[in-house]
Amino acid sequence: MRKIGIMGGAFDPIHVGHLLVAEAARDQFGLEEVWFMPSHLPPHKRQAGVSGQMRLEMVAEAIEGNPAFKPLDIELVRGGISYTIDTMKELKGQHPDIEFYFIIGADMINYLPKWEGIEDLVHMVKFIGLQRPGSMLDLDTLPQFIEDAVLLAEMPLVDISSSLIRRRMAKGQSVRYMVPESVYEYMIRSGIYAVQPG
Ligand SMILES: Nc1ncnc2c1ncn2[C@@H]1O[C@H](COP(=O)(O)OP(=O)(O)OP(=O)(O)O)[C@@H](O)[C@H]1O
Ligand SMILES: O=C(O)c1ccc[n+]([C@@H]2O[C@H](COP(=O)([O-])O)[C@@H](O)[C@H]2O)c1
Repeated sequence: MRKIGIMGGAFDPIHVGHLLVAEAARDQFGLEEVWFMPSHLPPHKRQAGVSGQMRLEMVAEAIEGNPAFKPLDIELVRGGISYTIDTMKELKGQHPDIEFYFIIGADMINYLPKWEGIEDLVHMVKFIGLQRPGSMLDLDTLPQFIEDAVLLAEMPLVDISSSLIRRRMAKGQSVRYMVPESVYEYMIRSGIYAVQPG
């Protein structure tokens, strides 16, 4: 069986935290590839302010040149609310030879009990969880059937989020090196997240 990681998120915009999370999971669990999958409408969050097409383009810019990282537009193509269970059913139908690992930060691990169809989802994927500043992981608080489906990976804590990038961009503060250079250039060129005049 091939082992593939899925890194799902709004990516509004993608930042170095996402890339470090994906690389830590790839390295520590011997994943052949990680597929970066922007959500269409996130189940538990505000809708992204930027179109799916632009979020996907920034993802493609960020992972360009790394043959182990690929963009995946399956949720943007499907539309609607991006429930992971629907996506995994589709992906497993398309790739019966692949074992999928869904990669998530601690904030999302703590939310797993509220995920759509979690009782079935735990039989379709393993989760790889990483610590994240501000939401420390406490696996003991999770129901046993979820805890059994979570593997832990380690990486240096990185206190960077997409909301931090958007806030800083809107105030004209530097976000250089918080995102890959190509994403930085994309944001400046397209004017997204910038202060809107008037
Ligand atoms: N700095 C980080 N450390 C660990 N995990 C992270 C980090 N940033 C994002 N993640 C994880 O990446 C996934 C996708 O995150 P998402 O695209 O929603 O970015 P975000 O930075 O959390 O966005 P926002 O600030 O808009 O809520 C989630 O599983 C999230 O937990
Ligand atoms: O399926 C669900 O119920 C569900 C609930 C919360 C989050 N997710 C997925 O988890 C990934 C990270 O979510 P977010 O909100 O941090 O962007 C993204 O791919 C979401 O679609 C999925």
